[in-house]
Amino acid sequence: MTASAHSLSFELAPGGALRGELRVPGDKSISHRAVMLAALAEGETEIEGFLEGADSLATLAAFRAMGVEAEGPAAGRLRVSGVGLQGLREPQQALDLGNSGTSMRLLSGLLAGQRFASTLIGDASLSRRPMGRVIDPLTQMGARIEATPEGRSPLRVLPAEALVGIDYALPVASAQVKSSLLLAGLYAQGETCVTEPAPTRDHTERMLGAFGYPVRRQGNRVCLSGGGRLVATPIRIPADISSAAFFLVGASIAPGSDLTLTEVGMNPTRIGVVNILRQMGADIAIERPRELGGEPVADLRVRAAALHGIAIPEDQVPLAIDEFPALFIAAACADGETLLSGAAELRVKESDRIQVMADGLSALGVEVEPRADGMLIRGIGAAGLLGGGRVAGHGDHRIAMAFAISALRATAPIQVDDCANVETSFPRFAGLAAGVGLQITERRAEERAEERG
Ligand SMILES: O=C(O)C1=C[C@@H](OP(=O)(O)O)[C@@H](O)[C@H](O)C1
Ligand SMILES: C=C(OP(=O)(O)O)C(=O)O
Repeated sequence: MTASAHSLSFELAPGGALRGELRVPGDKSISHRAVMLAALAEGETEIEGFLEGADSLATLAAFRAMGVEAEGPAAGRLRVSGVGLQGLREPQQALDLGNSGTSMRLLSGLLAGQRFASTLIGDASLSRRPMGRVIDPLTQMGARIEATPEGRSPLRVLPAEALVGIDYALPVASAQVKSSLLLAGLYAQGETCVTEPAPTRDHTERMLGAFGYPVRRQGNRVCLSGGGRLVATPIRIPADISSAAFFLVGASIAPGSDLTLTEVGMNPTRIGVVNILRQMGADIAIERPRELGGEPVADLRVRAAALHGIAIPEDQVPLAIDEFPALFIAAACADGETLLSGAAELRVKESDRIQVMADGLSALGVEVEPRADGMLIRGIGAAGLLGGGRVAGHGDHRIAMAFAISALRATAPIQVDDCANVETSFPRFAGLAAGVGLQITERRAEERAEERG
């Protein structure tokens, strides 16, 4: 990241309420998969509701670099001309996947089956994240992938003699690893099966089905056979529940709030945040449940409520894995203690989300005990208020947005630094949030310096 990218801060005035209606941008996980499968399909795929965030745009750029033509995106519309499973071309340069773990892990599997070599690189955060979790099982399938001695990127994916299907039990509940193996499985001889220790997001399986590729599921085991074909199909992408999560929490903790989030993806493998907030006493009504492009969606009406602490059920952890920064803010504003365990994965996301949330919450006066696999948070209670001050965003989009909404219950202004990566999953966050009542201003370091001088 450049020095100026580090300099974006959010400045938040304390208090306020969230009111009105909002459609947050398209689902990031589904946007990645839509580009990948559309590129490998035969025919033209029209995508609507595509997330124009840096992560999904990095995936799109990678396919363009491999000869895939695409028109857009404009206003969430993207038209991809599929090249078929064997039609990708060798990229002339390393594929730069920026901040996006999903792009790197899913592409590793997909590229393992190609007849050409490719190199995958990312930013400083992505270069710290573990890739052994995909390299090990892909190697068992016959893939040839070189990484650093620590199993990190840059990755060099070399053409394999042949891939063969494996029957793999995931050691961690990870949709990225599952998806990586299924994408390699498209190119493998025989059957590739993945068994997950707990359900994780199933967008890859659903979308393969939509593109006409047979996928078999039995309980927590999912299998496909190589050698089939994908046929272009229109894709409509719901609003991202992971982006909606900040508003679900914000409206719950800010007295006087009444906010409706429209067309939110409600895939059962993604709704841990709604389940957990409701268990804490949140008032979330699920309105107009319906289907959009093979995924369940609904409008979520959320009104302020007195939250209470809970022991978060461990089976909800994979279903809310990206929502814990927001959920920690809910816990901080709740009555009593909230305990999260079984969530060690949070330490290897874009930042160590346990430690950086613990540091930021402490700075706002909340008592927390970070643990190896979670955190204990002593909430300030329905009548309590958070302090103000300066919090580090650590270049992690979800940390920055979580602390932005915390200001709704603060006594003094909050400044969140290093927020530029909010762009990866939620372009125009500040403007949309301001439109429903968050008192947020974006500032670059240069602007602050000018104001002071
Ligand atoms: O498959 C996906 O789209 C994702 C899976 C999750 O990662 P893990 O598979 O590492 O849990 C999640 O944290 C990430 O934001 C998106
Ligand atoms: C963990 C995340 O994404 P990724 O793994 O794709 O970087 C996220 O969006 O919270």
